[in-house]
Amino acid sequence: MTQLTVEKEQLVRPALTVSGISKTYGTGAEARQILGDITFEAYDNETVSIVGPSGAGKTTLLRCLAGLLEPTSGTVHLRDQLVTSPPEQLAVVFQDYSRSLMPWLTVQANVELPLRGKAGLTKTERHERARESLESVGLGSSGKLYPWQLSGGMQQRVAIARALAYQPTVLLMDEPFASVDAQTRSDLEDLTHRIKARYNMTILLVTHDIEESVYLGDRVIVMSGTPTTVTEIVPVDIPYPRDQITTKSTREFAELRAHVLSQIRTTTG
Ligand SMILES: Nc1ncnc2c1ncn2[C@@H]1O[C@H](COP(=O)(O)OP(=O)(O)OP(=O)(O)O)[C@@H](O)[C@H]1O
Repeated sequence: MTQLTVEKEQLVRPALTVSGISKTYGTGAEARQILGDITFEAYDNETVSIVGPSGAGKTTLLRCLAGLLEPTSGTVHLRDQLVTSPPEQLAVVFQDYSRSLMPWLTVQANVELPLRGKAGLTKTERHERARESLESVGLGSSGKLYPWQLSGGMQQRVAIARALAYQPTVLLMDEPFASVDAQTRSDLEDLTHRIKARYNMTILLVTHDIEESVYLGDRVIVMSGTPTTVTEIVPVDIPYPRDQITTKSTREFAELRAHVLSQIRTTTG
């Protein structure tokens, strides 16, 4: 192998490498294996959607990836780093924005809060990062408000801004738009496209919504079975920029959506 090939391989090292993850809850007679043998990679500037039936273990998988839960076997690497606790270069956005924001802190202070744990950032830099990420989610003028003064969709934008301020290599999103109305959901999906383009990061998105998985994904991982394994990894070769009306009206989009749905149905009987 030439030196050049070695260097190229090092350059394209995945942002996230998941190797043979399994997870069993409980022990002895109470033991229940939820995740089978999950292996995949997620690359730079890629959105990977994860879909599967309810209870398949999508949140369990995300918690293992985030270093919040220890897998029973297998490993997760963020670049070269073995994940054993929440890594610095990873941020998570959960579904329940109302519980993730501190009601007694302003929007700006909520976004700045996790940055206090980040070494080497001055107070001014923290402030500037928070301001910039609020700006990028369209809340540049809402920094002085409190979360309870905002709509649900705006609160979820604050939660997204807080994750962005961290400038993560990998952003994990667990059903992030499940608690907002349909119009807000579309707006937040388009925001996700924009922030991915702007911050050049890897996004892993767990969703129940098959249409959303295709619209946002560069690849869709379909999980199912008991214990759950990866049934198929579906490439989404739909060009950018994607648009709620035009993209979703294409035959390509309809075919991909139908394919993902059929994969979930086939494997759940
Ligand atoms: N801490 C735990 N201890 C024991 N069992 C658990 C624990 N957390 C989750 N489970 C079980 O693991 C299974 C998978 O749960 P998980 O929340 O990961 O699935 P999911 O695919 O995210 O579900 P949903 O789509 O409904 O949100 C469920 O049967 C759940 O009851």
